Amino acid sequence: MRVGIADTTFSRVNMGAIAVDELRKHASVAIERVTVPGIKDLPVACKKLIEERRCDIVMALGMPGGKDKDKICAHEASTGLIQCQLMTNTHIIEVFVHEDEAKDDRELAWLMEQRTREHAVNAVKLVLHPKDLERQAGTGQRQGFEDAGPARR
Ligand SMILES: Cc1nc2c(=O)[nH]c(=O)nc-2n(C[C@H](O)[C@H](O)[C@H](O)CO)c1C
Repeated sequence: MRVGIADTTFSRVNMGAIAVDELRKHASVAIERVTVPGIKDLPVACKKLIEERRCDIVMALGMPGGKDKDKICAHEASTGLIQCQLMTNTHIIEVFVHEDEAKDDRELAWLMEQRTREHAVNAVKLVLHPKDLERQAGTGQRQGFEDAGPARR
């Protein structure tokens, strides 16, 4: 299994290093990593990881800032990532943590690490253990903050 990791220098946490650390705990993986300035640079970086470096799946890691223009950037980047998935028929797990999701720096650092680690596990499951995800269908999983859990009547 070859996993691509694309992350950014804009992010305030080294999400790429965390993803690599978590992936290595769960599978024997070859890792191809690239770091770009910001989230809008992620789609082409991911496309290159898939097409030129033959990744089976890619994690796109980024931190949109808290301003309105950052949120527009995040939407644009997200649209690019979806387009890239459709062009390449390959999953890109978008791991974005918005800076204003957390109440302070400490919580932000925790959330960025937690979401990155949980999505690294999802990436391994998507490629190697898809039945594990099927077993979790409808269970209200969340990455980072607490799971929502299943809705009950
Ligand atoms: C406004 C802005 N906001 C963010 C952001 O919230 N998070 C991020 O990672 N990058 C941001 N950028 C930078 C762009 O994504 C990109 O790196 C530059 O436009 C250069 O292509 C920009 C320009």
